[in-house]
Amino acid sequence: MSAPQVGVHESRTDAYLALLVNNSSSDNNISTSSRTVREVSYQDWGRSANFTRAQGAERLDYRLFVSDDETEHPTAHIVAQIGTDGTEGVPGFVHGGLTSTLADTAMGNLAWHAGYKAFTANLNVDFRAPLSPPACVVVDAKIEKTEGRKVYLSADVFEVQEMQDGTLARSNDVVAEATSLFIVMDKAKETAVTTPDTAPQNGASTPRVTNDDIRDHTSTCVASVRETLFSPGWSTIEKDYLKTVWAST
Ligand SMILES: CCCCCCCC(=O)SCCNC(=O)CCNC(=O)[C@H](O)C(C)(C)COP(=O)(O)OP(=O)(O)OC[C@H]1O[C@@H](n2cnc3c(N)ncnc32)[C@H](O)[C@@H]1OP(=O)(O)O
Repeated sequence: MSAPQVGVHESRTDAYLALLVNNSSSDNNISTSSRTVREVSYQDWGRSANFTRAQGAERLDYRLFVSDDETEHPTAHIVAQIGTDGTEGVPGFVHGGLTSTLADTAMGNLAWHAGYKAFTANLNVDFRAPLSPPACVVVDAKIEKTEGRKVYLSADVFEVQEMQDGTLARSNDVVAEATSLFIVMDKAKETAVTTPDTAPQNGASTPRVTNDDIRDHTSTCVASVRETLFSPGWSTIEKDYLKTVWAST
């Protein structure tokens, strides 16, 4: 498969997004004749204190897309920026748990957006190639099959690389391959589970994060990112990517 090429006149973010469908539009929805994906804001999850969003953009930042097609098996896609701040496991290499988390996040969000209120029961990850921070990756997730309350999913993680001519391309070599089993919440037990949809307004034993908190946190992240944009260690790709992403917030 030849790597998709994107024009140098496009912003880096558009270029990353173009990798998803090899075509980009001016808004955050991307369409081709065969596929449409739309961006999912993490604020869609309301008061969820999302673990992956609490890292700080210098560590992990990503944008999530799900297909809007009325197909039986929709897809989800993550375009992620992995920074240099505390992302390593083996020195010099991205911790496998972070890669696994991205795969789990893509598959979990896909399950929920496909209508399955499900939890990860089992997650398998084959790490195929080491990843060095800072890195940019794309994650493609899909639903393989469903059986009753069981939802089987898979996700592939690829690195995004800058070519010599400045264009971006998805590496042909997969960084990690994940499969998972999600179990839809048992109706009988569902009321006992606090989810973003069902979280009680009052009486929760643990204080919940509000949308205002999230907005404040986002502002802090934006400020923090702006401060670090020109610090050593960031390649042009990451700087441009973050500048573009956060300029729109
Ligand atoms: C919204 C965005 C999401 C982002 C991604 C984040 C996803 C997550 O991190 S979720 C958090 C991590 N996961 C968890 O905390 C889940 C913890 N585990 C649990 O709560 C429970 O074990 C749970 C809900 C998965 C299943 O429990 P329960 O509803 O009682 O299912 P149970 O009745 O035992 O089993 C149902 C079926 O699934 C099977 N099953 C359950 N667990 C597993 C497993 N780990 N492996 C294989 N099969 C399993 C059972 O064998 C059973 O099969 P069958 O019907 O054929 O007999």
